[in-house]
Formats: sequence, C-alpha cells, structure tokens
Amino acid sequence: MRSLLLSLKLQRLSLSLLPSHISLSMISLNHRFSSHLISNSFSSSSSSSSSSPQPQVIQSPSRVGFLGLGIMGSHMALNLIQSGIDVTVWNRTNTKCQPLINLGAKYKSSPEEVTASCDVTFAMLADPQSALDVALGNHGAVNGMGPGKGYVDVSTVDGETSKLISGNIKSTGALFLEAPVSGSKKPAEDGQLIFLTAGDRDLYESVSPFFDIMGKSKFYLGDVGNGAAMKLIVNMIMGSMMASFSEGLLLSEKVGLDPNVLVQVVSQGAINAPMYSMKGSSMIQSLYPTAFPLKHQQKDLRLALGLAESVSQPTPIAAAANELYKVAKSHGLGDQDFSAVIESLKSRFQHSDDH
Ligand SMILES: NC(=O)C1=CN([C@@H]2O[C@H](COP(=O)(O)OP(=O)(O)OC[C@H]3O[C@@H](n4cnc5c(N)ncnc54)[C@H](OP(=O)(O)O)[C@@H]3O)[C@@H](O)[C@H]2O)C=CC1
Ligand SMILES: O=CCCC(=O)O
Repeated sequence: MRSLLLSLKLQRLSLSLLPSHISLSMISLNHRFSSHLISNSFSSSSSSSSSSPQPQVIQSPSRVGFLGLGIMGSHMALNLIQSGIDVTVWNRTNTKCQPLINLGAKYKSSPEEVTASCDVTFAMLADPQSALDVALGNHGAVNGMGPGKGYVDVSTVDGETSKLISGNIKSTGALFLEAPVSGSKKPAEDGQLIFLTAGDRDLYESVSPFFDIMGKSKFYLGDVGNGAAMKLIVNMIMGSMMASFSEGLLLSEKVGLDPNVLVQVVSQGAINAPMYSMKGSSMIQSLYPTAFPLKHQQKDLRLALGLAESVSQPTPIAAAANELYKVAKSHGLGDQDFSAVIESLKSRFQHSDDH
C-alpha cells in the first residue's frame, strides 16, 4: 500500500512538474497510462527490496519506429527505410504514412503499437504539447515501452518537457535519449543533420548508426535537458540573425540600393552564413517556401527566452526578434518559412502611430 501511495505521489509530482505552457487538460492521460505508471512504480518499488535490474537497451536494434512524419520526420524516416532498416511509422494525419508504406515501411495505428513492436522509436513532433501527447497521451508511446527498448525524441522542446517524457519512459524500464537536430529540410533530405543528444549514453551508442544515416554529426551533451538547451540556443541565435538580415534587406531597398547586391556582399564577407544566400533572393521577391515553419521558430524563441529567464540571463536581442515573429504569426504567416519574418517589418504591418 505504501508503494502505491508513493507511486501516486510520484505520479502527481511528475504531472505537477508539467511546464507552465502545458496544462494537464492538454494531455489526455488515459487511465491505462496512469495505472501503468502506478503498477510499474508498484512493481519497481516492490522489486526495490531486491536490486532493481539496470535498464538495458538492445545492443543492435533492428526494429525502428518513427512517430511524426512532417517536413523533417518524413525525410528522416525515408533515409532509414532506403538504408534497409525495418521501419514502422505512425503520424496523426495517417495519409502522410502512405508514401513511406509504398517504399516498404510498416504501419501501426497508434504510438503505443509502434513502440510495442519496435526496439527503438524516434519521435519528431511539432512542439512540447504534441511531444507530450504522443509520448504520454491516449495510446501514447509510453504504453508500449519496456525493458530493452529505447525512445529517442528528436523534437525541439524545452528541457522540462524532455525531462517529463524521460521520467515516464524510464519508469517502464526503457531508456530515453533527447536528440533535437540542427539543419533544415534539405539537410534532412540529404542525411546531413546535426544531432544534439543527451540522456542515456547506452542508447546513444546503440542508435548512433541511425544518427549516421540521418545526419553528418552528433554530440552527446550529458543529462536530459542539455540537448534541448543547446538546440534552443542555436535557434535563438538563428532567429535573431534572420530578423537582422530582414532589416538589412529592407533598409538597402529604402535607401536605393539593390538588395540582391547586399546578399552578394554579405556572402563574400565575414558575416556570411549559408541561410543568407539560401533565403535572400526569395525574401526579396516576398517568397517564403517553407523549410522551417515560422511558427516553430517563434516557439523556439519563446522557449529560449524562458530558458534565459530561468537563469537570469538577459537576451534583449532575442526578445526583440521574438516580437517580430509574433507579429508575423498573428498575421497568418505561421506556416510560411521563418524567413517570412521580414513581412513584419514592412509598412503594412507597422502600426499607424509608428510614423
Ligand atoms: N523544419 C525544420 O527546418 C526543422 C524543424 N525542427 C523541429 O522538428 C519538429 C518537427 O518540425 P517539422 O517537421 O518542420 O514540423 P511539421 O509541422 O512539418 O510536422 C509536425 C509533426 O508533428 C505532428 N503533430 C503536430 N501536432 C500534433 C499533435 N497534437 N499530436 C500528434 N502529432 C502532432 C504533425 O502531425 P500532422 O502531420 O498530423 O500535422 C507532424 O507529424 C519541430 O519541433 C521543429 O521545431 C528541427 C530542425 C529543423
Ligand atoms: O529548427 C530548425 C532549424 C533549421 C536549421 O537549422 O536550418
């Protein structure tokens, strides 16, 4: 009975740790999941009288699950399939699974069924809420996890979310790795992503062959939360760079210069970054083909600002940039590429009292 009360407290504790931007109502934790957590805690606490076995992961996982087939996940999963890996896919909008099924992927109708049938499962979801929903919600991934399995969340979320998912996954005896990626749609297509990982080192080692298929490099950064922090900081810098680049393009035009020449000058100088040449000419034409949705960049800035506040680090540039992304999102540009942030600086978006 004592262990049941303990696990109830544990469950309440883990749920009370929900990040402020996630309310319990957003996550339909099903009875089965909570009873699973209780039973698992009960069994682990009852087995705590004997030395509880160290969670192990299958050394060479062969059955790989992939949850979330958006811009990034679809290409990452495709690379695994085309490398001959046994991949089982799931996506909320199940029609997105068909192209991969046609290329040999297996399909399951819930995250739970995917994790139950796979050794290791990757998850590539939009944001903290969806990562939690897929991991811990109705028929969530956690219900299919157990000793010998691994869960690798490659979504971009905050550390608190990552730790909450990790705690619940590990309570089943499985291992957890957070592994958000740097690099956008084309690096995902080309298998050139950069994995920023943290969590169980054994799982990192056993899934590294899959990272090498999907990416060009990988970093192991220690405890869960460090991968999320690194990713958010990189994207905080990138979002500020894009906002500043937008100001430069518009100012060059306003003073009678050719912004295309500005792009050339920048590309030859010390401040060059690949994204300026990649995005500049489209931005000048007010074209924003989506590689990295603006709504996700704004999410990342919001989470990065929360991280900075948690350690009392001033980030005024990122805060100013975030306001521009919020304006662009409020004007319906959230599904456009993040380079559409330039629109928020154009006169039609400015308040009349700015003049
Ligand atoms: N695009 C990029 O350049 C990069 C993106 N990232 C990060 O990777 C993640 C995915 O990005 P990206 O692929 O571009 O995003 P997309 O918006 O293309 O895909 C988002 C995925 O999340 C799923 N999803 C959203 N909400 C829910 C929900 N409530 N329940 C279940 N599934 C849900 C979507 O399912 P559905 O298809 O049904 O909508 C889809 O599979 C994000 O965290 C992003 O910040 C990281 C690096 C680069
Ligand atoms: O999170 C998305 C980042 C996009 C990129 O790294 O180019």
